[in-house]
Amino acid sequence: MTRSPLTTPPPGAVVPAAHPEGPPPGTALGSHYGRCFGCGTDQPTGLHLKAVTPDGATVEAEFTVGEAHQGSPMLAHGGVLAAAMDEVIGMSVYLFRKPYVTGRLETDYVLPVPVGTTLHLRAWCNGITGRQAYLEAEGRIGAPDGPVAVRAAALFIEVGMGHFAKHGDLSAIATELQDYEVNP
Ligand SMILES: CCCCCCCCCCCCCCCC(=O)SCCNC(=O)CCNC(=O)[C@H](O)C(C)(C)COP(=O)(O)OP(=O)(O)OC[C@H]1O[C@@H](n2cnc3c(N)ncnc32)[C@H](O)[C@@H]1OP(=O)(O)O
Repeated sequence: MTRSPLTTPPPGAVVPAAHPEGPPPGTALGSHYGRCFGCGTDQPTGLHLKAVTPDGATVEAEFTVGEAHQGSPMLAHGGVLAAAMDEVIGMSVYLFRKPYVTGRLETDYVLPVPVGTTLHLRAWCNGITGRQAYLEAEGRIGAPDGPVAVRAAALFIEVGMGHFAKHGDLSAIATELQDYEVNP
């Protein structure tokens, strides 16, 4: 992965263990918000990512590139692929039970991805220090050990719940997310 210093964990960053109250290995993660472009089942042109955590600390997901996701004829749009990486990375840091948002997302596009392809995504954390989480993901064509088509590195920033209350609609998410204390 080609990455900048901004997404490289500094010395002293710690890779967290699975949260003791997090989902057990093998749990399907479902959607955090029905209208989410990445995972929402109520978002018709969304990515409809289906994710599972194999170990409580990383995420594996499948994304099938659809007709609505094209950039050039019958090939996936790069921004859509970046969105898939953002989503799976967001799901992985969410396992640590704190709200984070994407601060920076870097993407390497390695292979073209035709419509109809199922990308097998995997995301993991390379370290956390303070409010900064350093994460990585890859997308492989057709199988978990298929050829790598996309790689991403990201810096996520921990925010309080007030972030969502101030800038968005916390109550809409809170009705679906039972795990969070919703008072900002
Ligand atoms: C209610 C439900 C909740 C839970 C829900 C669960 C969801 C579970 C599934 C998730 C799946 C979704 C996955 C998609 C996730 C998105 O797509 S999130 C949406 C896209 N991102 C955004 O909208 C973020 C917009 N940006 C911001 O709000 C603000 O810039 C931020 C990121 C909160 C930072 O602002 P701030 O809190 O004022 O912090 P600030 O002091 O500026 O920065 C803190 C530190 O981070 C560094 N930093 C901040 N931004 C950057 C940057 N871009 N580059 C480099 N360094 C940076 C600063 O330099 C600073 O470093 P230090 O000085 O401490 O060393």
